[in-house]
Amino acid sequence: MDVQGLMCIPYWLMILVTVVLLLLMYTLYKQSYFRSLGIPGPTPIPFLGITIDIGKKGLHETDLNLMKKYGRCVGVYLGNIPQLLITEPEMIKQILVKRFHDFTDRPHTLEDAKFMDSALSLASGEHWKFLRSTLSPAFSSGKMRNMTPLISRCLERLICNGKKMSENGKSAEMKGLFGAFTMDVICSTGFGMDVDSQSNPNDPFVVNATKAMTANLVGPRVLLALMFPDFQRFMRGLPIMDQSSLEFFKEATKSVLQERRSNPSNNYRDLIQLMINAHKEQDSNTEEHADTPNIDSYKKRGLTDNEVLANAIFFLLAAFETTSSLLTFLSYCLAVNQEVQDKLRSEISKELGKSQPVYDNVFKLQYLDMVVSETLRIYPPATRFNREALVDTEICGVKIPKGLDVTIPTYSLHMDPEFWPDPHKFDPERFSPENKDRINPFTFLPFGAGPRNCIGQRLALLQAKMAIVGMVQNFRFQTAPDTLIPPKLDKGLFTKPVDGMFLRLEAL
Ligand code: HEM
Repeated sequence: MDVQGLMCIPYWLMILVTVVLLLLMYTLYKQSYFRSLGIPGPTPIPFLGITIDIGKKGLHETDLNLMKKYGRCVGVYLGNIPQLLITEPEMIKQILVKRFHDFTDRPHTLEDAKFMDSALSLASGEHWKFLRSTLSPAFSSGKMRNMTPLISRCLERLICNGKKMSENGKSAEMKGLFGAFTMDVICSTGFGMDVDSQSNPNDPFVVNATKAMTANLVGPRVLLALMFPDFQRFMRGLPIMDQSSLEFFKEATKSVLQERRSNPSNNYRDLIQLMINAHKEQDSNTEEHADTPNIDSYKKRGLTDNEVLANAIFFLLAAFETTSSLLTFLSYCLAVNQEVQDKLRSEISKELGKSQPVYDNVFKLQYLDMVVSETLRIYPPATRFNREALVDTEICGVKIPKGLDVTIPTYSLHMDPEFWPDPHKFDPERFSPENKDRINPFTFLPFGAGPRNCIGQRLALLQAKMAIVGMVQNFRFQTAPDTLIPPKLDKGLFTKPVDGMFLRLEAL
């Protein structure tokens, strides 16, 4: 092209410049969101927002720095997606509990395979209400009590494994040890499967769960979705979760379903049986129910095959990473705080002696509860969780437009020195009966809060408490030359140690 006869600009260059300008306008428009609302936050990098910081420092440190610099209500961009980070307890209470009807759903920041939309955590509106009310009875205290013998069997193997590891005097890797235990518990309490991943570190359940939880989260597919959130629906064909592991779990769940249907007389007490019982044959393959807008039509039906599958898989993945991390950090905190470990051992031997931990006794151990709570405060397994504003609204004077992703950065909340003096210090006394009443419940949220909190909380605590009691009865956790103090945390959404956690187990 001849511009005023002065120079010749090739068409391809003109097109390139136009595309770059349009893209720049797109990102500048997207990233002007909080400026117009008057909400403080860091100047975003075009297209990337705070993702470079997260890549360099990790989510924990990035969130903490943001809170320190901008306060308890910060506007950030994950790529081009605006997120409001809130660590103000009164605002959190309004969002999670008081004004729940305006914040019922989770934002679909990353749209994955359509099949997973039926998982409780990702479902929206009436569909979520239907799933939550159908699945909640499976997690009642009565059902958990019934699951105790299944957990006890896995605990026996954990102790056996620990004994083998203690024999050579070398350090043992705790994430692997507790990861395998957690997987055995999920397989038996969830699917009635007797998987012995503790004896087989390459067990396909553990390998695939690890793969599914770490897959592609820093890959180009995720980056593209964060940069162009308006075009996500066109990217659904490109999955985020590792497809081979998803297929593995689908097939495993399907074969359990088939077996249960062909052998209906067996009296199973696991989660999948409870889901099957909530399943009505006539609806089993009608996926369009998922879009039915009316709660009354949900009342008339049970769970579809798709819903049973998606939720079984999600429970397995949600439970694996979180519960094994809690146990890993519990063992670490006990190893570096021997006086706490001694006090816990005294409580256990006074209340239980050498008898097996079960549902009715572990929940009575007061000091154990304090130790578990303090571990969850310093190392919350889920670094963040979020909600979506369903209407234009205002909370504590902050304007929140419809569609905004409202994120609670749990780690930053738990590290706020105003609520938790000397926040890095491991001090279970913060949760003693005298001190507990002084804690604002919206400053301690390892399992979230309100009607959409963690449905598996009771199962996670039962399993973690039984495991730690069994381990403390049989071993002393000790640091070793290769124990990293403090541990280096993974940069992602789950709080876990990078490259494992090495401790010495001394058999008692
Ligand atoms: C220490 C272990 C665990 C921790 C720290 C944890 C943490 C969380 C958190 C923070 C949330 C979000 C809550 C909210 O938005 O208010 C959540 C949701 C959820 N968790 Fe857990 N979790 C754990 C174990 C489990 C287990 C064992 C299961 C299932 C067997 C499970 C299943 C779920 C599900 C299905 C949701 C979504 C609930 C909904 O949207 O209605 N979690 N969890």
